[in-house]
Amino acid sequence: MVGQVGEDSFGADYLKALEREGIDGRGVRKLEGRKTGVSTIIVDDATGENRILFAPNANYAFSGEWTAAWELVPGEAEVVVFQLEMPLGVVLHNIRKASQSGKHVILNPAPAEILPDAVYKDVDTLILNQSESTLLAGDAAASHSPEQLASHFLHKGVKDAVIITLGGDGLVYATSSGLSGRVAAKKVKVVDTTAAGDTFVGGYAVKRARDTGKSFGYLKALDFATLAASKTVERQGAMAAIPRLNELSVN
Ligand SMILES: Nc1ncnc2c1ncn2[C@@H]1O[C@H](COP(=O)(O)OP(=O)(O)OP(=O)(O)O)[C@@H](O)[C@H]1O
Repeated sequence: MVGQVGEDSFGADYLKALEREGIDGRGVRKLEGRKTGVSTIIVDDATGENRILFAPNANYAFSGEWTAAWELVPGEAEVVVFQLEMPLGVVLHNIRKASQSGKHVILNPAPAEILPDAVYKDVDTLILNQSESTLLAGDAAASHSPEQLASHFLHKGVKDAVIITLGGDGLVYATSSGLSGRVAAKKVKVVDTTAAGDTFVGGYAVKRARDTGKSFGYLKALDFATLAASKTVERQGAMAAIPRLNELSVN
């Protein structure tokens, strides 16, 4: 885990939570005089759908110099997941570095913002939800189905796979090797969809990192990530709702 927290109790609690979960938090810096990023999450009682009001605070506190100089990606990582909760320049710089050093780059462009076309050729797997896919595709999105949008990002240069998640409708995917299709969501009792997308990305990244060479299969990885996300929507909360590996019966 790489990022920045402030000196407040949110930051201290966050670092403790990482430790408790056995997550390596050495890449998380504590910034003097800053506040930790916080989100207010509103969940609809009837549908479990959420809206998030997000204040990045310390995660956005990079000076111009750091943008170019701070290498975020640990050498031993094989699969690296990027989101957009840091300034775009920092993320793009580190995506390029990670790609150049042969790591499998997964980009989950959330919260969404317009990206330069040049980034896609450094991304192995692009995972995004429907609204992110329409925002990033811009004019191309107007007449495109999710399937066509997935191909659109492959044409832009994504190296391995594009996965567009569709909430309760599951996902569509397309790969550079010519595979494509849909995977249905699990039918579960939805309590709170917060962190469904993050759990999906985490599940897919776990499969990408663990199943190397011929043991990796797209459908196996998509099924695993879908199962993981379904556990999260059955529970309230964000971090607290994410399942552990031993709760997921496929492996
Ligand atoms: N209502 C639901 N029922 C079952 N599974 C769901 C539901 N909503 C989401 N999921 C699962 O989670 C995956 C990701 O969901 P979604 O497309 O909503 O991502 P997201 O918008 O990034 O999520 P969030 O922002 O809420 O974390 C879906 O592909 C699906 O497998």
